[in-house]
Amino acid sequence: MSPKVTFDLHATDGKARTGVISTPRGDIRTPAFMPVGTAATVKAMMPESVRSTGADILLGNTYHLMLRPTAERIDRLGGLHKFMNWERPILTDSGGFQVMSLAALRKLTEKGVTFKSHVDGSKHEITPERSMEIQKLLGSDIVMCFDECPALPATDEKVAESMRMSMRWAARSRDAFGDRPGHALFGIQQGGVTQELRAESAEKLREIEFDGYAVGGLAVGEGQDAMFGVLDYAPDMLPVNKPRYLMGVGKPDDIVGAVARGIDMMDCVLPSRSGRTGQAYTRHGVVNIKNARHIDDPRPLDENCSCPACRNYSRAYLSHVFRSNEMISGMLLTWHNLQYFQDIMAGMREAIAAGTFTSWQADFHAGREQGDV
Ligand SMILES: CNc1nc2cc(C(N)=O)ccc2[nH]1
Ligand SMILES: [Zn+2]
Repeated sequence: MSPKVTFDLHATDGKARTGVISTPRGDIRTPAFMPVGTAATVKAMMPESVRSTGADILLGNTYHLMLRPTAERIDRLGGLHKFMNWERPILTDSGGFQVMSLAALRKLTEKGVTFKSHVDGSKHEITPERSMEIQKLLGSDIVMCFDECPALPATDEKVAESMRMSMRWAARSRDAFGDRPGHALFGIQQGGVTQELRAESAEKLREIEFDGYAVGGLAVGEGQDAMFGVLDYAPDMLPVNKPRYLMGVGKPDDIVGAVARGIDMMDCVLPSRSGRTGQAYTRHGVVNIKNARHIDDPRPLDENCSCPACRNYSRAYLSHVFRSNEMISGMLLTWHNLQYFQDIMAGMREAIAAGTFTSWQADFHAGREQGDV
């Protein structure tokens, strides 16, 4: 643990990096995957179970928590860590992405966004200053700048206009965040899939200076080829000695490809959301447990997995409880998926440290060629 937030790079293999982000609440081994704890819970999981999968840090959603139970109530109750019984690091997003995708009657101006809550229709406003205030009330360790992630498709001028406003909001976020030892503020690079705009955004963020840098504006429907095309150059535009966080990514092969291109941190709802819909990610591909082929199958999901679902239950059982809409179905498949995602991260950290990341990637891709297993 460290009184400040620091980032130490331990090894690189090609563009891939492994290291540690040290914070007062604990260390984050990178490359790191952050389970998403939207409404102060990683759905269907106890915090200690999330920790048992190897997660060092969780993500909390500012948009959801500001609406319910409100940041002020969480602050009065001792902050988000105490509230949700997770004492390790938490990164909170700024609310910018979700207000644009979830809220009703949104009005976006230079000042910020006014909107009506999707929960009860109440009126709210998020600005860079209000986002910093909310994230401070929540007590999160890593705070994200308030930005706009333009929906695709978007013209180059719309992407440029949006990015430049996000850079002005980044400066306002920096000013409002102030000086908070032990807490970090991350800037977010925008610019769509246009290299010149990405470079302009990175330059502006470097001028303002942040504790870490996110690659935003991706995983919004552009597809893996276009995303990797951006990641072939965008991370290199960011300071080499600071964490690089790719927001909202992704499937296992997205994650591996992002780490191979220099990304250190990622978050995605996929392992938990797909667990609730009967999809299990394994070393050999995706298991759709609702498929009839699993009804009498006595084997575990993945014989190499250490999670409770794989140690104690058969596919036949998982098929039964999914079909019966039993709560244990979402619990077991979520636990398995989170464990598998963390096993991928641990495998990459070890391979990068050993200089064997290229062969690790070959094994990873070979193992998954079977598709639906
Ligand atoms: C799920 N995809 C995704 N893309 C994202 C982009 C941002 C962003 N701020 O550009 C934030 C969250 C995101 N989630
Ligand atoms: Zn498992």
